[in-house]
Amino acid sequence: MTTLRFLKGHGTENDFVIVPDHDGVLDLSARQVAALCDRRAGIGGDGLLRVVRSAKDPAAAGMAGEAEWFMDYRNSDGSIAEMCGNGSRVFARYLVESGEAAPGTMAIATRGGVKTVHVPADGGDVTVDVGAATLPDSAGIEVALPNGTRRPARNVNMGNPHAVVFVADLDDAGDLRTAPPVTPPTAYPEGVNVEFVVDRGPRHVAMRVHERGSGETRSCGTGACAVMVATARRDGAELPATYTVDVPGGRLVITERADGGVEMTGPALIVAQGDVDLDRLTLRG
Ligand SMILES: N[C@@H](CCC[C@H](N)C(=O)O)C(=O)O
Repeated sequence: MTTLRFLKGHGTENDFVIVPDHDGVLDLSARQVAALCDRRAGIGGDGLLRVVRSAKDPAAAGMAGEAEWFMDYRNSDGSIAEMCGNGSRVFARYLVESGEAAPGTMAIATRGGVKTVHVPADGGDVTVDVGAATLPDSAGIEVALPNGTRRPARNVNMGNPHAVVFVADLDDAGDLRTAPPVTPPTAYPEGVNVEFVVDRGPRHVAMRVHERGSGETRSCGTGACAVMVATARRDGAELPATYTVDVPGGRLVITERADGGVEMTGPALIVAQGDVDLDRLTLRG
């Protein structure tokens, strides 16, 4: 029997299997990650967060700086992504609740660079500084809707790629169990997260998302940041600007500072822990 200790956490219902591997001894394959994230035959999650000391993981070598911990993030299909906004908030909550870090402000290494996360001592909402967005050329990028129309998409990179589409109604996105068709296919050679957005009021929007490597999720932190930035540009908002972004799993508050940095605040919870027998997982593919 190969036992693996895990925890389960979520941020606005974007849920994660958390695997403490402080000394970097685990080598989880993509199939094992997918099996752990399987909602029927595994634990279930939109992604997996392996918690490892930066000094113990070659992926963090040379980039972690002062960050003691590296967030090794995997999508639920086992693929690697550069960054996970909600995941970084849940990761920091885990560090505090497990006693590995003091409450307050800490640096966390990710494949998308070192991020600053603030975990208040009172257990309240967690804030991550995701960094500045970049806005690659959006010319000609479109997303096909199930009603046969095509909508222009705003290309926003938050360390990972996003296509933000404004729609009249969130139901216009249809069934997001499969990825919405994005054209031209050359726009996102590494795949893309697609967000559908509607207005809810002044500086207030709501979104649905299809995440690369995970399908439709109830929240995507970097996606919400991309939505905030795209909406602020559409509105001609002066910086700093703060928007409320509603997701199916809750609410995030996002500020783009005058220096371009994007901060996201919302709940982050650890809800369960246990052991899983790796030998009993169903490996597919
Ligand atoms: N849910 C995450 C994003 C996870 C990565 C994404 N699926 C990708 O492949 O880029 C978030 O909260 O940002």
